[in-house]
Amino acid sequence: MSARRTGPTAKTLAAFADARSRHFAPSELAAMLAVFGKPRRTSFRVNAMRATDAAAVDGALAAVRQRLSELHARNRDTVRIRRCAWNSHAFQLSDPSVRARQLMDLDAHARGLLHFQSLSSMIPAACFDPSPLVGPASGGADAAGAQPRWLLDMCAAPGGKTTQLVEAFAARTSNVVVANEIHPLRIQRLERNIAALVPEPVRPRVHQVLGDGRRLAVAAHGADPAAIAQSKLPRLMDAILLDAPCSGEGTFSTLEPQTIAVWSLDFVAKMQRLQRQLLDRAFHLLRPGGQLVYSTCTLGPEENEANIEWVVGQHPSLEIAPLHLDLADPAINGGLANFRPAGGPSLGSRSGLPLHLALRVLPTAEYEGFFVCRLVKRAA
Ligand SMILES: C[S@@+](CC[C@H](N)C(=O)[O-])C[C@H]1O[C@@H](n2cnc3c(N)ncnc32)[C@H](O)[C@@H]1O
Repeated sequence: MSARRTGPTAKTLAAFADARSRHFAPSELAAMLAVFGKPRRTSFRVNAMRATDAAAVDGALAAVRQRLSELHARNRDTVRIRRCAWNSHAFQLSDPSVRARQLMDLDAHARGLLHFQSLSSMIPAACFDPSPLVGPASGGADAAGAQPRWLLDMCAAPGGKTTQLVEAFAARTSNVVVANEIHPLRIQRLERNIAALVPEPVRPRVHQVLGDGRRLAVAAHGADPAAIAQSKLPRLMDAILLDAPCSGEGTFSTLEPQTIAVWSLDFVAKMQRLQRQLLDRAFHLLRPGGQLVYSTCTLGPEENEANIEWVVGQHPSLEIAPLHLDLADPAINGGLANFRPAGGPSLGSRSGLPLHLALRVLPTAEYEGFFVCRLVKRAA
Protein backbone atom coordinates (compact mmCIF):
# COMPACT_ATOMS: atom_id res chain seq x y z
CA MET A 1 0.00 0.00 0.00
CA SER A 2 1.19 3.52 -0.77
CA ALA A 3 2.91 4.99 2.25
CA ARG A 4 1.84 8.45 1.04
CA ARG A 5 -1.84 7.89 1.82
CA THR A 6 -3.01 9.11 5.19
CA GLY A 7 -6.32 9.44 7.01
CA PRO A 8 -9.16 7.04 7.77
CA THR A 9 -9.15 5.37 4.33
CA ALA A 10 -5.46 4.53 4.67
CA LYS A 11 -6.03 3.13 8.18
CA THR A 12 -8.90 0.95 7.00
CA LEU A 13 -6.91 -0.26 4.00
CA ALA A 14 -3.98 -1.08 6.27
CA ALA A 15 -6.30 -3.17 8.50
CA PHE A 16 -7.71 -4.87 5.39
CA ALA A 17 -4.20 -5.61 4.06
CA ASP A 18 -3.18 -7.01 7.43
CA ALA A 19 -6.24 -9.31 7.57
CA ARG A 20 -5.90 -10.47 3.98
CA SER A 21 -2.14 -11.07 4.15
CA ARG A 22 -3.13 -14.37 5.76
CA HIS A 23 -5.04 -15.38 2.65
CA PHE A 24 -3.26 -13.86 -0.34
CA ALA A 25 0.33 -13.92 -1.55
CA PRO A 26 2.19 -10.61 -1.11
CA SER A 27 2.23 -10.07 -4.90
CA GLU A 28 -1.56 -10.61 -5.13
CA LEU A 29 -2.21 -8.23 -2.27
CA ALA A 30 0.10 -5.58 -3.76
CA ALA A 31 -1.67 -5.90 -7.14
CA MET A 32 -5.08 -5.52 -5.43
CA LEU A 33 -4.04 -2.44 -3.50
CA ALA A 34 -2.68 -0.86 -6.68
CA VAL A 35 -5.95 -1.58 -8.51
CA PHE A 36 -7.98 0.04 -5.70
CA GLY A 37 -6.35 3.35 -6.65
CA LYS A 38 -7.36 3.28 -10.31
CA PRO A 39 -10.68 3.69 -12.12
CA ARG A 40 -12.17 0.45 -13.41
CA ARG A 41 -13.16 0.25 -17.09
CA THR A 42 -16.84 0.90 -17.79
CA SER A 43 -18.76 -2.08 -19.12
CA PHE A 44 -22.28 -2.66 -20.36
CA ARG A 45 -24.37 -5.31 -21.99
CA VAL A 46 -26.77 -5.09 -24.88
CA ASN A 47 -30.19 -6.26 -23.72
CA ALA A 48 -31.23 -9.12 -26.03
CA MET A 49 -34.88 -8.74 -24.89
CA ARG A 50 -35.02 -5.35 -26.65
CA ALA A 51 -32.20 -5.62 -29.21
CA THR A 52 -33.64 -8.72 -30.81
CA ASP A 53 -31.60 -8.83 -34.03
CA ALA A 54 -28.07 -8.01 -35.23
CA ALA A 55 -29.16 -4.64 -36.64
CA ALA A 56 -30.52 -3.56 -33.24
CA VAL A 57 -27.29 -4.64 -31.50
CA ASP A 58 -25.22 -2.77 -34.10
CA GLY A 59 -27.45 0.30 -33.69
CA ALA A 60 -26.92 0.33 -29.90
CA LEU A 61 -23.15 -0.03 -30.32
CA ALA A 62 -23.11 2.71 -32.96
CA ALA A 63 -24.80 5.08 -30.49
CA VAL A 64 -22.07 4.36 -27.90
CA ARG A 65 -19.35 4.82 -30.54
CA GLN A 66 -20.83 8.14 -31.60
CA ARG A 67 -20.86 9.40 -28.00
CA LEU A 68 -17.28 8.23 -27.47
CA SER A 69 -16.12 10.09 -30.52
CA GLU A 70 -17.85 13.23 -29.23
CA LEU A 71 -16.16 12.82 -25.85
CA HIS A 72 -12.79 12.29 -27.49
CA ALA A 73 -13.27 14.59 -30.47
CA ARG A 74 -9.58 15.36 -30.78
CA ASN A 75 -8.37 11.81 -30.52
CA ARG A 76 -11.27 9.67 -31.65
CA ASP A 77 -9.32 6.44 -32.06
CA THR A 78 -8.28 6.12 -28.46
CA VAL A 79 -11.48 4.61 -26.98
CA ARG A 80 -12.33 1.16 -28.22
CA ILE A 81 -15.34 -0.99 -27.36
CA ARG A 82 -14.08 -4.47 -26.59
CA ARG A 83 -16.39 -7.46 -26.74
CA CYS A 84 -16.25 -9.68 -23.64
CA ALA A 85 -14.60 -13.07 -24.28
CA TRP A 86 -17.35 -15.11 -22.59
CA ASN A 87 -20.51 -13.06 -23.24
CA SER A 88 -21.07 -11.89 -26.80
CA HIS A 89 -23.57 -9.25 -25.61
CA ALA A 90 -21.17 -7.71 -23.06
CA PHE A 91 -18.69 -4.94 -23.84
CA GLN A 92 -16.04 -2.89 -22.08
CA LEU A 93 -14.47 0.45 -22.95
CA SER A 94 -10.70 0.53 -23.36
CA ASP A 95 -10.33 3.97 -21.75
CA PRO A 96 -10.97 3.82 -17.97
CA SER A 97 -11.53 7.57 -17.82
CA VAL A 98 -14.92 7.28 -19.59
CA ARG A 99 -17.58 6.86 -16.91
CA ALA A 100 -21.00 5.21 -17.36
CA ARG A 101 -22.75 8.45 -16.37
CA GLN A 102 -21.37 10.07 -19.55
CA LEU A 103 -23.34 7.55 -21.62
CA MET A 104 -26.51 7.18 -19.58
CA ASP A 105 -28.43 9.91 -21.38
CA LEU A 106 -28.15 8.00 -24.67
CA ASP A 107 -31.50 7.21 -26.23
CA ALA A 108 -30.38 3.54 -26.52
CA HIS A 109 -30.05 3.49 -22.73
CA ALA A 110 -33.43 5.15 -22.15
CA ARG A 111 -35.03 2.56 -24.45
CA GLY A 112 -33.52 -0.33 -22.48
CA LEU A 113 -31.19 -1.49 -25.26
CA LEU A 114 -28.13 -1.00 -23.05
CA HIS A 115 -27.53 -1.76 -19.40
CA PHE A 116 -24.41 -0.59 -17.56
CA GLN A 117 -23.15 -3.35 -15.31
CA SER A 118 -19.72 -4.55 -14.24
CA LEU A 119 -18.37 -7.63 -16.02
CA SER A 120 -17.96 -9.49 -12.71
CA SER A 121 -21.57 -8.77 -11.82
CA MET A 122 -22.63 -10.45 -15.06
CA ILE A 123 -21.02 -13.76 -14.04
CA PRO A 124 -23.38 -15.22 -11.36
CA ALA A 125 -26.61 -15.26 -13.41
CA ALA A 126 -24.68 -16.94 -16.22
CA CYS A 127 -23.53 -19.82 -13.99
CA PHE A 128 -26.81 -21.77 -13.72
CA ASP A 129 -27.19 -25.04 -15.57
CA PRO A 130 -29.77 -23.92 -18.16
CA SER A 131 -31.06 -27.35 -19.16
CA PRO A 132 -33.44 -27.90 -16.19
CA LEU A 133 -34.73 -24.34 -16.66
CA VAL A 134 -35.25 -24.03 -20.41
CA GLY A 135 -35.01 -27.61 -21.63
CA PRO A 136 -32.05 -29.68 -22.81
CA ALA A 137 -31.66 -27.86 -26.13
CA SER A 138 -31.13 -24.55 -24.27
CA GLY A 139 -32.69 -22.95 -27.30
CA GLY A 140 -35.03 -20.90 -25.14
CA ALA A 141 -38.26 -22.75 -25.83
CA ASP A 142 -39.99 -24.69 -23.07
CA ALA A 143 -39.25 -28.37 -23.04
CA ALA A 144 -42.32 -30.10 -24.47
CA GLY A 145 -45.02 -30.29 -21.84
CA ALA A 146 -42.76 -28.76 -19.15
CA GLN A 147 -44.35 -26.86 -16.28
CA PRO A 148 -43.13 -23.28 -15.84
CA ARG A 149 -39.98 -23.14 -13.73
CA TRP A 150 -39.75 -20.70 -10.83
CA LEU A 151 -36.59 -18.69 -10.18
CA LEU A 152 -35.90 -16.48 -7.17
CA ASP A 153 -33.44 -13.59 -6.96
CA MET A 154 -33.27 -13.18 -3.17
CA CYS A 155 -31.38 -9.87 -2.98
CA ALA A 156 -32.26 -8.29 -6.27
CA ALA A 157 -31.81 -4.50 -6.44
CA PRO A 158 -30.83 -2.73 -8.61
CA GLY A 159 -31.67 -5.67 -10.82
CA GLY A 160 -28.75 -6.24 -13.19
CA LYS A 161 -28.82 -9.95 -12.45
CA THR A 162 -32.64 -10.16 -12.23
CA THR A 163 -32.91 -8.86 -15.78
CA GLN A 164 -30.22 -11.31 -16.91
CA LEU A 165 -32.23 -14.16 -15.34
CA VAL A 166 -35.36 -12.97 -17.11
CA GLU A 167 -33.50 -12.69 -20.42
CA ALA A 168 -31.93 -16.15 -20.16
CA PHE A 169 -34.69 -18.17 -18.55
CA ALA A 170 -38.06 -16.42 -18.78
CA ALA A 171 -38.30 -14.20 -21.87
CA ARG A 172 -38.76 -17.10 -24.30
CA THR A 173 -40.43 -19.55 -21.93
CA SER A 174 -43.37 -19.47 -19.53
CA ASN A 175 -41.02 -19.39 -16.53
CA VAL A 176 -41.50 -17.02 -13.60
CA VAL A 177 -38.89 -14.85 -11.83
CA VAL A 178 -39.42 -13.49 -8.30
CA ALA A 179 -37.15 -10.56 -7.41
CA ASN A 180 -36.95 -9.82 -3.69
CA GLU A 181 -35.30 -6.78 -2.11
CA ILE A 182 -35.40 -5.46 1.45
CA HIS A 183 -34.59 -1.81 0.83
CA PRO A 184 -37.56 0.39 -0.18
CA LEU A 185 -35.42 2.93 -2.06
CA ARG A 186 -33.37 0.28 -3.82
CA ILE A 187 -36.49 -1.58 -4.93
CA GLN A 188 -37.48 1.56 -6.84
CA ARG A 189 -34.30 1.17 -8.93
CA LEU A 190 -35.16 -2.50 -9.42
CA GLU A 191 -38.62 -1.51 -10.66
CA ARG A 192 -37.17 1.07 -13.03
CA ASN A 193 -34.67 -1.39 -14.49
CA ILE A 194 -37.29 -4.09 -14.93
CA ALA A 195 -39.60 -1.58 -16.64
CA ALA A 196 -36.79 -0.42 -18.94
CA LEU A 197 -35.31 -3.79 -19.85
CA VAL A 198 -38.16 -6.32 -19.74
CA PRO A 199 -40.71 -6.14 -22.58
CA GLU A 200 -44.37 -5.71 -21.66
CA PRO A 201 -45.55 -9.25 -22.51
CA VAL A 202 -42.94 -10.81 -20.17
CA ARG A 203 -43.46 -8.48 -17.20
CA PRO A 204 -46.46 -10.25 -15.63
CA ARG A 205 -44.11 -13.19 -15.00
CA VAL A 206 -41.60 -11.02 -13.12
CA HIS A 207 -42.78 -10.46 -9.53
CA GLN A 208 -41.14 -7.82 -7.33
CA VAL A 209 -41.27 -8.35 -3.58
CA LEU A 210 -40.29 -5.80 -0.93
CA GLY A 211 -39.20 -7.96 1.95
CA ASP A 212 -36.51 -9.58 4.02
CA GLY A 213 -35.05 -12.59 2.20
CA ARG A 214 -34.76 -14.32 5.58
CA ARG A 215 -38.55 -14.29 5.90
CA LEU A 216 -39.52 -15.59 2.47
CA ALA A 217 -41.70 -18.68 2.84
CA VAL A 218 -43.65 -21.13 0.77
CA ALA A 219 -47.41 -20.62 1.17
CA ALA A 220 -49.06 -23.56 2.91
CA HIS A 221 -51.88 -23.84 0.40
CA GLY A 222 -50.06 -23.38 -2.86
CA ALA A 223 -50.54 -20.89 -5.63
CA ASP A 224 -52.06 -17.52 -4.86
CA PRO A 225 -50.23 -14.95 -6.98
CA ALA A 226 -51.45 -12.11 -4.75
CA ALA A 227 -49.63 -13.64 -1.79
CA ILE A 228 -46.25 -13.36 -3.52
CA ALA A 229 -46.12 -9.65 -2.70
CA GLN A 230 -46.43 -10.67 0.99
CA SER A 231 -43.31 -12.87 0.69
CA LYS A 232 -45.36 -16.07 0.33
CA LEU A 233 -44.10 -18.07 -2.63
CA PRO A 234 -46.59 -20.48 -4.19
CA ARG A 235 -44.10 -23.35 -4.41
CA LEU A 236 -40.48 -24.39 -3.91
CA MET A 237 -38.06 -22.76 -6.32
CA ASP A 238 -36.24 -24.46 -9.21
CA ALA A 239 -33.33 -22.02 -9.04
CA ILE A 240 -32.23 -19.35 -6.58
CA LEU A 241 -29.67 -16.61 -6.96
CA LEU A 242 -28.34 -15.32 -3.64
CA ASP A 243 -26.18 -12.34 -4.57
CA ALA A 244 -25.61 -11.51 -0.95
CA PRO A 245 -25.05 -8.18 0.78
CA CYS A 246 -21.36 -8.22 1.72
CA SER A 247 -18.43 -6.13 2.89
CA GLY A 248 -17.60 -5.27 -0.73
CA GLU A 249 -13.81 -5.76 -0.62
CA GLY A 250 -13.82 -6.49 -4.36
CA THR A 251 -15.22 -3.04 -5.15
CA PHE A 252 -12.89 -0.97 -2.95
CA SER A 253 -11.80 2.24 -4.65
CA THR A 254 -9.73 4.98 -3.06
CA LEU A 255 -11.34 7.28 -5.65
CA GLU A 256 -14.65 6.59 -3.84
CA PRO A 257 -13.59 6.33 -0.19
CA GLN A 258 -17.15 5.46 0.94
CA THR A 259 -16.58 1.99 -0.60
CA ILE A 260 -13.88 1.41 2.04
CA ALA A 261 -15.07 3.45 5.03
CA VAL A 262 -17.50 0.88 6.45
CA TRP A 263 -15.04 -2.06 6.36
CA SER A 264 -13.78 -3.74 9.54
CA LEU A 265 -13.45 -7.34 10.65
CA ASP A 266 -16.52 -6.76 12.86
CA PHE A 267 -18.46 -5.70 9.78
CA VAL A 268 -17.23 -8.82 7.94
CA ALA A 269 -18.50 -10.95 10.85
CA LYS A 270 -21.86 -9.14 10.81
CA MET A 271 -22.21 -9.73 7.06
CA GLN A 272 -21.31 -13.39 7.55
CA ARG A 273 -24.15 -13.83 10.06
CA LEU A 274 -26.64 -12.24 7.64
CA GLN A 275 -25.34 -14.30 4.70
CA ARG A 276 -25.71 -17.54 6.68
CA GLN A 277 -29.31 -16.71 7.56
CA LEU A 278 -30.01 -16.01 3.88
CA LEU A 279 -28.23 -19.20 2.78
CA ASP A 280 -30.23 -21.25 5.27
CA ARG A 281 -33.49 -19.73 3.98
CA ALA A 282 -32.42 -20.36 0.37
CA PHE A 283 -31.91 -24.03 1.21
CA HIS A 284 -35.47 -24.29 2.58
CA LEU A 285 -36.95 -22.50 -0.45
CA LEU A 286 -35.15 -24.70 -3.00
CA ARG A 287 -36.82 -27.82 -4.38
CA PRO A 288 -34.88 -31.09 -4.25
CA GLY A 289 -32.90 -31.18 -7.50
CA GLY A 290 -32.90 -27.36 -7.69
CA GLN A 291 -29.80 -25.19 -7.97
CA LEU A 292 -28.53 -22.26 -5.88
CA VAL A 293 -25.90 -19.77 -7.02
CA TYR A 294 -24.25 -17.86 -4.17
CA SER A 295 -22.17 -14.79 -4.96
CA THR A 296 -20.53 -11.84 -3.26
CA CYS A 297 -18.33 -8.97 -4.40
CA THR A 298 -15.93 -9.53 -1.54
CA LEU A 299 -12.59 -11.31 -1.24
CA GLY A 300 -12.18 -12.76 2.24
CA PRO A 301 -12.97 -16.43 2.86
CA GLU A 302 -15.24 -15.59 5.84
CA GLU A 303 -18.05 -14.45 3.52
CA ASN A 304 -17.25 -16.94 0.77
CA GLU A 305 -15.71 -20.42 1.22
CA ALA A 306 -16.42 -20.48 4.97
CA ASN A 307 -20.11 -19.83 4.29
CA ILE A 308 -20.23 -22.57 1.67
CA GLU A 309 -18.63 -24.98 4.14
CA TRP A 310 -21.11 -23.88 6.80
CA VAL A 311 -24.25 -24.32 4.69
CA VAL A 312 -23.13 -27.69 3.32
CA GLY A 313 -22.36 -28.74 6.90
CA GLN A 314 -25.87 -27.70 7.99
CA HIS A 315 -27.57 -29.24 4.97
CA PRO A 316 -25.57 -32.18 3.62
CA SER A 317 -28.00 -32.65 0.71
CA LEU A 318 -26.34 -29.57 -0.82
CA GLU A 319 -23.46 -30.32 -3.18
CA ILE A 320 -20.95 -27.94 -4.72
CA ALA A 321 -21.39 -28.18 -8.49
CA PRO A 322 -19.38 -26.87 -11.45
CA LEU A 323 -20.27 -23.44 -12.81
CA HIS A 324 -21.96 -23.61 -16.21
CA LEU A 325 -19.78 -20.96 -17.76
CA ASP A 326 -16.52 -21.07 -19.64
CA LEU A 327 -14.76 -17.92 -18.52
CA ALA A 328 -12.22 -17.79 -21.30
CA ASP A 329 -10.85 -14.38 -20.38
CA PRO A 330 -7.17 -13.87 -19.57
CA ALA A 331 -8.19 -10.83 -17.50
CA ILE A 332 -9.86 -13.18 -15.01
CA ASN A 333 -7.60 -14.05 -12.21
CA GLY A 334 -9.63 -16.72 -10.62
CA GLY A 335 -10.29 -19.93 -8.83
CA LEU A 336 -8.12 -19.76 -5.73
CA ALA A 337 -8.76 -22.83 -3.63
CA ASN A 338 -7.44 -23.76 -0.20
CA PHE A 339 -7.82 -20.49 1.61
CA ARG A 340 -6.43 -20.63 5.11
CA PRO A 341 -8.26 -18.59 7.75
CA ALA A 342 -5.96 -17.12 10.36
CA GLY A 343 -4.46 -19.94 12.37
CA GLY A 344 -6.83 -22.58 10.97
CA PRO A 345 -6.58 -25.39 8.48
CA SER A 346 -7.23 -24.76 4.79
CA LEU A 347 -10.86 -24.40 3.92
CA GLY A 348 -12.06 -27.25 1.79
CA SER A 349 -9.11 -29.51 2.61
CA ARG A 350 -10.55 -29.98 6.11
CA SER A 351 -13.99 -30.94 4.88
CA GLY A 352 -13.01 -32.55 1.58
CA LEU A 353 -15.36 -30.19 -0.22
CA PRO A 354 -14.55 -29.37 -3.86
CA LEU A 355 -14.23 -25.64 -3.23
CA HIS A 356 -11.99 -25.37 -6.30
CA LEU A 357 -15.24 -25.54 -8.31
CA ALA A 358 -16.13 -22.08 -6.99
CA LEU A 359 -14.71 -19.04 -8.74
CA ARG A 360 -12.85 -16.15 -7.22
CA VAL A 361 -12.12 -13.15 -9.41
CA LEU A 362 -9.37 -10.91 -8.07
CA PRO A 363 -9.86 -7.20 -8.74
CA THR A 364 -8.21 -5.90 -11.92
CA ALA A 365 -8.70 -2.91 -14.21
CA GLU A 366 -11.36 -4.99 -16.01
CA TYR A 367 -13.04 -6.96 -13.20
CA GLU A 368 -14.27 -6.22 -9.69
CA GLY A 369 -13.33 -8.80 -7.11
CA PHE A 370 -16.04 -11.46 -6.96
CA PHE A 371 -16.85 -14.92 -5.61
CA VAL A 372 -19.34 -17.35 -7.15
CA CYS A 373 -20.30 -20.87 -6.13
CA ARG A 374 -23.09 -23.10 -7.51
CA LEU A 375 -24.78 -25.65 -5.27
CA VAL A 376 -27.30 -28.33 -6.14
CA LYS A 377 -29.80 -29.78 -3.64
CA ARG A 378 -29.77 -33.53 -4.11
CA ALA A 379 -33.17 -35.02 -4.84
CA ALA A 380 -34.22 -37.14 -1.84
C1 LIG B 1 -25.09 -7.16 -3.73
S1 LIG B 1 -26.55 -6.27 -3.69
C2 LIG B 1 -27.52 -7.05 -4.93
C3 LIG B 1 -27.21 -6.61 -6.33
C4 LIG B 1 -28.19 -7.20 -7.33
N1 LIG B 1 -28.23 -8.64 -7.24
C5 LIG B 1 -27.87 -6.80 -8.75
O1 LIG B 1 -27.25 -7.56 -9.48
O2 LIG B 1 -28.26 -5.70 -9.16
C6 LIG B 1 -27.31 -6.89 -2.24
C7 LIG B 1 -28.72 -6.38 -2.04
O3 LIG B 1 -29.27 -7.11 -0.94
C8 LIG B 1 -30.16 -6.25 -0.26
N2 LIG B 1 -30.40 -6.87 1.07
C9 LIG B 1 -29.71 -6.71 2.22
N3 LIG B 1 -30.24 -7.47 3.20
C10 LIG B 1 -31.27 -8.15 2.64
C11 LIG B 1 -32.22 -9.08 3.14
N4 LIG B 1 -32.21 -9.48 4.42
N5 LIG B 1 -33.17 -9.55 2.31
C12 LIG B 1 -33.21 -9.14 1.02
N6 LIG B 1 -32.34 -8.26 0.49
C13 LIG B 1 -31.38 -7.78 1.29
C14 LIG B 1 -29.45 -4.92 -0.28
O4 LIG B 1 -30.34 -3.84 -0.05
C15 LIG B 1 -28.85 -4.92 -1.69
O5 LIG B 1 -29.73 -4.30 -2.58
